[in-house]
Amino acid sequence: KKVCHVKPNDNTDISVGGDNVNNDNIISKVIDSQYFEEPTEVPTDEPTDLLENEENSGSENDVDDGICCADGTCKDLDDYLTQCENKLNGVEFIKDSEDNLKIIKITTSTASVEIYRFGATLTSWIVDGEERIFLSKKAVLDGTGPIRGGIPLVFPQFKADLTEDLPFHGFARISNWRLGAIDATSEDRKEISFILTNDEVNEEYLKIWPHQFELVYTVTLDGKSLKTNMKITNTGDDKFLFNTLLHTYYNVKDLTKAGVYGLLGNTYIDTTPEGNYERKVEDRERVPIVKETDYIYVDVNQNLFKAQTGFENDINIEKYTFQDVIIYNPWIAKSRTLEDLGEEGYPHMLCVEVGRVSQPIELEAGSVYEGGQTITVE
Ligand SMILES: O=P(O)(O)OC[C@H]1O[C@H](O)[C@H](O)[C@@H](O)[C@@H]1O
Repeated sequence: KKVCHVKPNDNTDISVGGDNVNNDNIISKVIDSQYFEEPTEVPTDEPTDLLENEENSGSENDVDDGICCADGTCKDLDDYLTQCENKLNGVEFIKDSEDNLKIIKITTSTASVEIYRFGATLTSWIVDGEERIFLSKKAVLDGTGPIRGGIPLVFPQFKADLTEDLPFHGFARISNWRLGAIDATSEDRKEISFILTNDEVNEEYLKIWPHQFELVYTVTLDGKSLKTNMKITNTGDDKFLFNTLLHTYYNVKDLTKAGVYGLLGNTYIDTTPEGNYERKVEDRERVPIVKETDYIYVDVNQNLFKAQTGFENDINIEKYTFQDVIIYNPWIAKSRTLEDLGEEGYPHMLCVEVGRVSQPIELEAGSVYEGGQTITVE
């Protein structure tokens, strides 16, 4: 078995933070996060495979933010790449011309994903030979701007909702994340996590949003399912406000057959120019994509959705903790204004995004907020 794992870093209190939480909300969040928590199995018969355990912490080999490698020593990232590269079954490290880690490709017996270190943006999810995630042909992939397509991670703000002075949709999608843990022990199920803290973020942003935080983004490939989990910890001494979103772009084979099920009866804000931020109630069982669509469904209690993208098999989307859902397609006029998409791009994409954007989440010092989605090809 080959497992690389980051060392546990602190004694952070695992409580669940929340926005305007009442007791019911707290309970459901705790249940949700417990239910979806999938702790990495520690192979007790092979103790040196995995050093993320209590006994090891505090030993001489401990390196802050270090990575414990399969050979039983803690390494920094560069050593980690040297040590673990080619040792992890189904994990490929793709480097740029300057030998910096650029993309990680993970392959299981049924599926594969590609994730850029920049923004921890997942740009490909191939299941049974079919690409289910959209990546614009014009996407900027050199780290100079957000990637158009994939699953950009929105944090700490949605659009410019906290302040115009921070980047649109926040800085997480344009920051270089650290590698966290990789579990490549099984053929069918593999997991990788990425970490972003205030230490990795451009200090100019922190002058505007002066908070200490840790994001752990975990991607789990399991058969025909892909789980993306965002865990946000307030590591500072003061509470902060944030929004977050998994801005998933699905690959569309035939837009005339595209639609989303599961939103009937929910209130949404129509943020298209035509909709003018009007609040409406969804009266369609299936929302088709036939014009510019940019709807924010607010406080959606229902957790199961279905995205039709013109492929033979639909995609089931199951969200947890997150209360809001966005459906987005820029259509013709807006696409023309998006240089990295272009008019030819919009027929091939449909965003179904889960997160919390309709109001800020307040996170107390030491608290954790965790939410995500599991998407499954039927
Ligand atoms: O172009 P971006 O900055 O990536 O934003 C893309 C889109 O994100 C979300 O879906 C918002 O609801 C849209 O209003 C926005 O246009």
